[in-house]
Amino acid sequence: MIFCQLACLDSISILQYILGVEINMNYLPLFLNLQNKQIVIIGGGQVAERRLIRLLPFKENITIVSPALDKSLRQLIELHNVYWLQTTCQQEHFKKADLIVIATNDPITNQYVLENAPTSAWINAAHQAEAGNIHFPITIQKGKLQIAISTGGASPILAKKLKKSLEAELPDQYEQYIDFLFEARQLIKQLNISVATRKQLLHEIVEKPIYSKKDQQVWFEKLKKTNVMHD
Ligand SMILES: C[C@@]1(CC(=O)O)C2=NC(=C\c3[nH]c(c(CCC(=O)O)c3CC(=O)O)Cc3[nH]c(c(CC(=O)O)c3CCC(=O)O)/C=C3\N/C(=C\2)[C@@H](CCC(=O)O)[C@]3(C)CC(=O)O)/[C@H]1CCC(=O)O
Ligand SMILES: NC(=O)c1ccc[n+]([C@@H]2O[C@H](COP(=O)([O-])OP(=O)(O)OC[C@H]3O[C@@H](n4cnc5c(N)ncnc54)[C@H](O)[C@@H]3O)[C@@H](O)[C@H]2O)c1
Repeated sequence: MIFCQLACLDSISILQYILGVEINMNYLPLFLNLQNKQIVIIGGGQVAERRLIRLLPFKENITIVSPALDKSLRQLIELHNVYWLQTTCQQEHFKKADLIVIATNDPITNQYVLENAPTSAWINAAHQAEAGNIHFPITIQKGKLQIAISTGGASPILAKKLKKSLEAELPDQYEQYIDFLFEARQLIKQLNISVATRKQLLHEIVEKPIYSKKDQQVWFEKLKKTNVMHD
């Protein structure tokens, strides 16, 4: 009987039917500054730890709620002074949260948080991605360069594989080179030059990358000499 009903539906509708949640496949990739946002991570296992590592730049605003913590997570929170509430999760713990990570192994708690979270909160549901409204992509970071990859929950393993192959393609000096691009762009913006020349210079340093620090220095000196700077 169920098969008969499912046969008339497309794959998303079948998934919605099986999971009992509405699936919205529209996700917008963004880079967020979570300063001054309240972050609550519920659970103290491996997934909670993976999320904490990603959220560490905002560690002052993080609360972890869990009756127990894995050893490595405990070490991490001690090292970074992250606030831990050693208890099972209640609504009062997340009622003012802006970002909630649900990472417990207890289906009842997971469902309870989903049903009682503030409607304005961003929710990452580790047990069932579609039940939340944000996914954590896998990321590659080389200094100021960040690349985020998501398969929309189709295969975190593929995302990991793609990360490895992309990383292998990036030259070792990339982090330093990106810093050079940043400084060069700041300098070029201050120069008394035409818009066309500015554009040409900005393109040139990308099309003909200068990786060695020494050559970058030479490039800076040359540029400074040939132009009059604004004060
Ligand atoms: C990239 C990475 C970042 C991170 O987690 O930090 C990540 N998963 C990683 C690994 C991983 N995850 C899982 C396995 C076991 C194998 C497997 O089952 O496939 C492995 C492999 C491993 O551990 O190596 C199981 C799993 N994952 C999700 C569910 C629930 C569901 O599908 O609904 C379940 C089933 C849970 C269960 O049934 O128990 C969901 C999500 N996992 C996501 C990200 C988001 C989508 C990203 C995308 O589409 O690319 C999303 C949607 C959630 C989110 O937004 O948080 C991280 C990279 C590894 C690393 O960096 O080491
Ligand atoms: N998204 C992903 O990448 C991914 C990967 C693997 C597993 N998962 C899912 O994420 C969830 C967590 O996985 P894990 O490997 O970290 O599990 P885990 O078993 O290692 O940890 C679960 C944690 O939840 C805590 N907990 C249990 N009941 C709680 C409650 N009422 N309040 C607060 N904390 C409570 C436990 O103390 C424990 O620390 C599971 O549902 C699993 O299916 C997701």
